[in-house]
Amino acid sequence: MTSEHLVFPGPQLKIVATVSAGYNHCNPDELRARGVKLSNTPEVLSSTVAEIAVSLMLGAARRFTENLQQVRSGEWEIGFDKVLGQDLRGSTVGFIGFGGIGQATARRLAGFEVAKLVYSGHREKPEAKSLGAEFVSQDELLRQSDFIVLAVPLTNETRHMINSETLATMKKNAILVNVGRGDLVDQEALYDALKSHQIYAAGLDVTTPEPLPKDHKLLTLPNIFILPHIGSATVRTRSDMAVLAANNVVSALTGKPLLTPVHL
Ligand SMILES: O=CC(=O)O
Repeated sequence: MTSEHLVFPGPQLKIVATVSAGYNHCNPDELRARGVKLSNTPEVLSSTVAEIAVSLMLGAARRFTENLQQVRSGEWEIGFDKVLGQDLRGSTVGFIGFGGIGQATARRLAGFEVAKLVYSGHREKPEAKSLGAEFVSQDELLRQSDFIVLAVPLTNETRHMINSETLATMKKNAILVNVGRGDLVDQEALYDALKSHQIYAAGLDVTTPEPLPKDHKLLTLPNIFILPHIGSATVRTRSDMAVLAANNVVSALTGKPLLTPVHL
């Protein structure tokens, strides 16, 4: 949903409690101007989204799209060198954004024998040390990483942060994973980079638009693995998110501090 679709009911509106971590769809500027509170549901979803981030890394690296297609069509390639993928083992994984979701993903990679974890962002994160993740510039991250995981909010600063220029900086075997928002990526540029094998593959849980039309050209590519924005979609996590959002509403209506406020 874009902000043009929002309808403001009137001065009785006290709070918008979005059942999501991201709040780019909530028109924060307008809420601030109207003195309406905003809450989101961070942290309760981090591990569940992290599971999807790891799934996308594996799905793209091990070429699930092509392999599933072979199973469905009954045309399996038989042979020693068929549909070869890439390992997480020994790789460098770079996180653009190392908040709750990035860190939860790094924790889940502990058993995969990853060689190096790096992250970029506005500042170093104290939690990174215990995860063995090194703070680097975004440019360095793009140049070094075999896997690049986007886990940042969508803002004016991050919109299209992955574009023809940043894609050109990546390694030829790079695998781009996006669990943030579709608009972090210039999809035209991504299409070109995947089509020409400038990078190896991509795994996306988020696209622009959503749903992605079934004839969208990204879906013609064998080296992309796309999920329909299911990052936090488990029974347990959606339930935790709903309860947290409801408690934020109760807090707002009873004059208590919000549990997870978005500072507007
Ligand atoms: O995309 C989902 C969220 O922001 O929680």
